[in-house]
Amino acid sequence: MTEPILLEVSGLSKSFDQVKAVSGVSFQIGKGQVVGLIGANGAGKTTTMRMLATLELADSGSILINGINTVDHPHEVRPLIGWMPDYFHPYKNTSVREYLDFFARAYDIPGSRLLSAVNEVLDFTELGELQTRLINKLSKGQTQRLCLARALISDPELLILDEPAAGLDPKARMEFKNLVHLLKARGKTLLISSHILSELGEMCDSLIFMDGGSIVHDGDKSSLLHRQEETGWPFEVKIAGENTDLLEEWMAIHPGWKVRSVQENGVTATFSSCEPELVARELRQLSADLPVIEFHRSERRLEEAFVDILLHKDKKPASASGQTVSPSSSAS
Ligand SMILES: Nc1ncnc2c1ncn2[C@@H]1O[C@H](COP(=O)(O)OP(=O)(O)OP(=O)(O)O)[C@@H](O)[C@H]1O
Repeated sequence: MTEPILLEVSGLSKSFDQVKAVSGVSFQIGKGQVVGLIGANGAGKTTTMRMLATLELADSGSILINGINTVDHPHEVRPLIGWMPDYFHPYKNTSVREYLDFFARAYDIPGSRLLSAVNEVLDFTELGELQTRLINKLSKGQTQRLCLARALISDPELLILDEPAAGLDPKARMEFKNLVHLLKARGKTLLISSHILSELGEMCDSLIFMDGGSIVHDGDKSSLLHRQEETGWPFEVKIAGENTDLLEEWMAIHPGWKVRSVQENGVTATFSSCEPELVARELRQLSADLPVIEFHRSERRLEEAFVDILLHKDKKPASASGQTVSPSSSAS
């Protein structure tokens, strides 16, 4: 990581009675980075984020923001953090402006800056025209923008956004992505959670995958794709005619091939090696034996990468390129 570190999490754990919600989680985020936190329901994302936001105490481990320990100095770190929860309580009889004004005062923003602080976030989130509307009358997308405006009111360095795009329609998602790009351009650091991988893939510099309270992968998109290559490259192969039996039979007797799915006149298969020479040799052999009309490496989706990681995590400790953290090593 070339950027100075803004957030440093070491060996974070948290249990609720018998439930180990977060177990030995360690990661770092550099200043100005946008990082996605991905995991299925119950993976431990919200609990991790709530600890980062000083709303929950960890059983063990430490969190440093700008080098400041969040447990020892919560009052110093809180102004550095903007927190957007996944659940929002829409107060009754409160307008958009009143709501933001309330939070600005809660953050102790001085009277001389109060008006401009509220106006700036209204402007940034394009809620200016709705400033007199009651917040329980806002649409889902508008509510999410209000929640983001609230997180931005103290002009924090680190934004922790829990499922910010959940329930948004495609247009609102696009608007939200644009806001993330704008915040990054302003030098903000963002940690954004989601259980929808494709949503985060496009806007994040790196991705942290959680499963069962632990980190199973931490790295950029290319390290994720590199990791997939350990299990071979996926290909789509098509032959003339509609009979795919020949193709399946051919792959069954040629070592290294595994058919994943069968389509009309073709299959999607993986070949166990990524060595270009070996792949070229297989292609020559396949073309010599069958009427191949199409053969190309298919782009794997991030969702598939995630599933692959989960399938392989118990077989082999994650350790690619020093960026992948195994559950046990992350506890150190
Ligand atoms: N206050 C709590 N009391 C008891 N158990 C809790 C509490 N908060 C979280 N848990 C449990 O801890 C585990 C992790 O929950 P968490 O909300 O952190 O996951 P998540 O990844 O954010 O899930 P989701 O995507 O569904 O929001 C779950 O098993 C959950 O039931």
